[in-house]
Amino acid sequence: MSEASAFPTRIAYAEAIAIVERVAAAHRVPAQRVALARAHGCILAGDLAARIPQPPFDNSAMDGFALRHADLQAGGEAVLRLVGEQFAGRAIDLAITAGQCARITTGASLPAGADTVVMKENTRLDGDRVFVLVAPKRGQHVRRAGEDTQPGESLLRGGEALTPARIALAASQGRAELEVARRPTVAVFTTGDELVEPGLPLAPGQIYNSNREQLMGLLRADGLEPVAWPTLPDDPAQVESALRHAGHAFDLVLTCGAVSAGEKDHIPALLQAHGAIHFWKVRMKPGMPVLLADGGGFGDALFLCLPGNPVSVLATYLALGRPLLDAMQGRAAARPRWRARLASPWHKAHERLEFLRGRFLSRDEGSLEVEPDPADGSHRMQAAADSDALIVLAEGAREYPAGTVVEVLPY
Ligand SMILES: Nc1nc2c(c(=O)[nH]1)N[C@H]1C(S)=C(S)[C@@H](COP(=O)(O)OP(=O)(O)OC[C@H]3O[C@@H](n4cnc5c(N)ncnc54)[C@H](O)[C@@H]3O)O[C@H]1N2
Ligand code: MOO
Repeated sequence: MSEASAFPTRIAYAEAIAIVERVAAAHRVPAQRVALARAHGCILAGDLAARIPQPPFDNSAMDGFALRHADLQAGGEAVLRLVGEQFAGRAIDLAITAGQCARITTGASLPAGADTVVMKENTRLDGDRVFVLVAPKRGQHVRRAGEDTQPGESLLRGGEALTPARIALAASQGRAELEVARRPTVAVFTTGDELVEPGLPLAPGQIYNSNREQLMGLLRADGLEPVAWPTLPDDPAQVESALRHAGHAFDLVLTCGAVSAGEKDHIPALLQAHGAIHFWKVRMKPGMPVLLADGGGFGDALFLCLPGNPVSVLATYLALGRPLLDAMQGRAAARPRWRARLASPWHKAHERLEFLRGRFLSRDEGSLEVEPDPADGSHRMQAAADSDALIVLAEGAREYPAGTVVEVLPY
């Protein structure tokens, strides 16, 4: 395929991200109502406000006795009469008056008249007399109605990812379902005549398919349920047929391999002929030959075609695939940008943006460092496996002294 193409090529990473966001906006998945149990990790479609106060009623934070603080002598022991019990569950019509107290458990509604709770360990019980040994402060161990949230207050914002804590917050409001972006459906293809599945014998010239499990794992870790297709041979007719099939059935088709300049790299030509390429080749290392296209004649799916080298797959998925899937789901709040200091100096042999592999070192004094792995080839899977982050080394700069603050993409 000629280099004088009708699509952007050899673009900067920032430009690729801008295109990814624009293209994803045209491929937003619809919203749907799902049960809370299915909402974990999903992107909330709209804002959510509180319907009830939280806590819904004044209640105890401790197992002990509900009392009137005015009955306690400053510093001294107090003796109160036990007049009833209020357990968590059904609020009974319990009230206490001067000199009285009621047994209470954590989460139980505070009896009328009581304003303070003394924990059980700070009391001694003798018949119906409760000796308060350590006086609580006024209002201590009482959780006031509405102190966490009031009806009408904002709970969650559309575009936020639903973490377990956010799902729990929605549950605490009695929400059984949430409106979330439907999870994009993703087809995963590996390509290449040299590939053999793990478990089968290896003939000369063959290698095991490691990208499929890597990609499936990355996607699953992001909450998707990808479908893996059998590996495609380097045969244009078979590649075309499979891509057309998947392009009509999925939201996103992720391929790896066959996207560079080789005689068997059929994917760019197929997508140029049948689809619409948004970009091919980004000035990044590894992963330069990555391609993004609309399916066109291959269906409504987006096609993100990653280079075949295993470390390129890791880098292009984290740097472009994940932002694409985030944007397709309308994720508004950007993922946090993490930074660390280089534990060792690094010399970059080229000008391109590099996603180098590195291992985190959490220092006692509170700083986070990252140790670059010198095995920087895009086939060096051992380095990727030994590492836990991609170190983002910007385009241009080449010398990075130890201690330089760099952005990192943990994986
Ligand atoms: N003349 C040029 N050659 C290459 C260029 C270039 O610009 N001009 N780019 C190089 C870069 S950078 C990369 S990255 C690779 C990308 O090549 P492809 O995307 O076409 O991928 P393949 O050639 O199919 O495979 C590359 C490499 O990865 C191995 N591979 C492929 N699939 C798997 C898999 N599922 N599991 C494990 N390993 C896999 C494959 O055997 C090759 O070794 O192109 C450079 N060449
Ligand atoms: O851009 Mo390639 O992924 O370095 O080998």
